[in-house]
Amino acid sequence: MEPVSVAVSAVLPAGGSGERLGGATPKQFCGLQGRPLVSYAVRAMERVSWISDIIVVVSPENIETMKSIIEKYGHKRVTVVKGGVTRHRSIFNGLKVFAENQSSNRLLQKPEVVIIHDAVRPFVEEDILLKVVTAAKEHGAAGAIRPLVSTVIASGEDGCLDHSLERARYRASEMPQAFLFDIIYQAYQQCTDHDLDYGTECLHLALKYCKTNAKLVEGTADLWKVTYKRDLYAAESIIKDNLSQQICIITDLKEAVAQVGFLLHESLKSQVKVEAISISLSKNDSHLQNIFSGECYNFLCINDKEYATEEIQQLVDMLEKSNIPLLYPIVLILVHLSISENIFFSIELEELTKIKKFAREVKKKNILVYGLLIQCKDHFSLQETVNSAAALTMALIKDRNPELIGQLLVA
Ligand SMILES: Nc1ccn([C@@H]2O[C@H](COP(=O)(O)OP(=O)(O)OP(=O)(O)O)[C@@H](O)[C@H]2O)c(=O)n1
Ligand SMILES: O=C(CO)[C@H](O)[C@H](O)COP(=O)(O)O
Repeated sequence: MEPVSVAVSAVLPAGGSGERLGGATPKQFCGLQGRPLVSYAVRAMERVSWISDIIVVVSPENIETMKSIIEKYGHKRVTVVKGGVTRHRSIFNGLKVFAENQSSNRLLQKPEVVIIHDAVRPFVEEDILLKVVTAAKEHGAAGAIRPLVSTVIASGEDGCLDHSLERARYRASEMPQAFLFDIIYQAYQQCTDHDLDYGTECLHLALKYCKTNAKLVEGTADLWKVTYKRDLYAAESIIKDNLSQQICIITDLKEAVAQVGFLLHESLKSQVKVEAISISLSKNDSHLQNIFSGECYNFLCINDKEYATEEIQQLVDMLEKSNIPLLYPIVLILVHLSISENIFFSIELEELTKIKKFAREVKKKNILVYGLLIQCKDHFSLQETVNSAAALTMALIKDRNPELIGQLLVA
């Protein structure tokens, strides 16, 4: 990605009450896979190295909540600012930390370009941020747009259709938006109370008060704003889908284990990217470390021991050190191999109890452990059983159901 040659900071308004979504918790603090929505937007900004300061604007009663989220998820470069009664007033407060000395916040270095992005739009990528920043540098203001889903119509006083707009000519204004700082700050300074209380469009303020015609940049579909309850469900599904794109299969070098690992790899690879490694975990394999630093949130550990406590504990320790489970729950499937007719029934109960206890313990570290038994009478039925194991694996990593941890599924 092109380096950014200007100083850029971001303001994330997160001071609303989420009336349209309903419920006691404002939507920006609702948990998605255990983590508040606002933390996803903060993370999206934080991983962009060229964004200096990230200002999160929250209502006065949520300042402590926001600070504890920053602490818990290790967010960096974030300043929390007190919001106002409307979105525009919150954004204005956020901008002020770059321009005015305030008793509650220290004055921060004024950026040349400022990004404004709703804290309830969690899937913003570096690519679109770069596009709006580059366009803002050239045009003074820029914002992401999307095609309209429905036609916009106006009703008359009698409640009947007055006129309708030609859909193809209009666009939905989304976020992120970016501005030369001086332009948007001057615009806010000139705003009337009516603008601040009823306005919904920052690009419009730049046009109205600074004669700046924003450049409009086509955005991706997942820039939409979480507004209604169904949007929370959609966001959670997108997160789960992103998390289930890759799996790492860990086997030891024993022949039977490696064979099942290979067959599982073959069976899974049409649905998901598979990394397969044969290792002794105690060697702290560097390949595994690379996988941790990549974007893998699912691990399948195949073993033919009754319960490979030490190996699994090592893997958990390594995962914990990697910091991945801080931001997303990890799925760890312990596959137990039994290629004989009798063993299953003799180990079942003991195995179940151990896995359950272990799963409960590591859930505190945001690691979801499931057991999967591949039981096979003979080598002829192995392929069929492996296919069933692959299907169960996919269901577990897609669903990431915390209630099912510690259960031993039988392929
Ligand atoms: N006084 C306000 C109102 C809104 N926002 C923020 O502006 C963004 C977009 O606004 P919207 O979706 O309207 O959020 P809410 O106002 O919370 O929702 P609702 O209108 O349903 O109450 C959200 O991140 C919201 O927290 C803000 O910072 N300060
Ligand atoms: O999409 C936007 C364009 O600036 C804003 O996020 C939107 O207008 C906010 O409005 P509301 O707070 O009423 O949802």
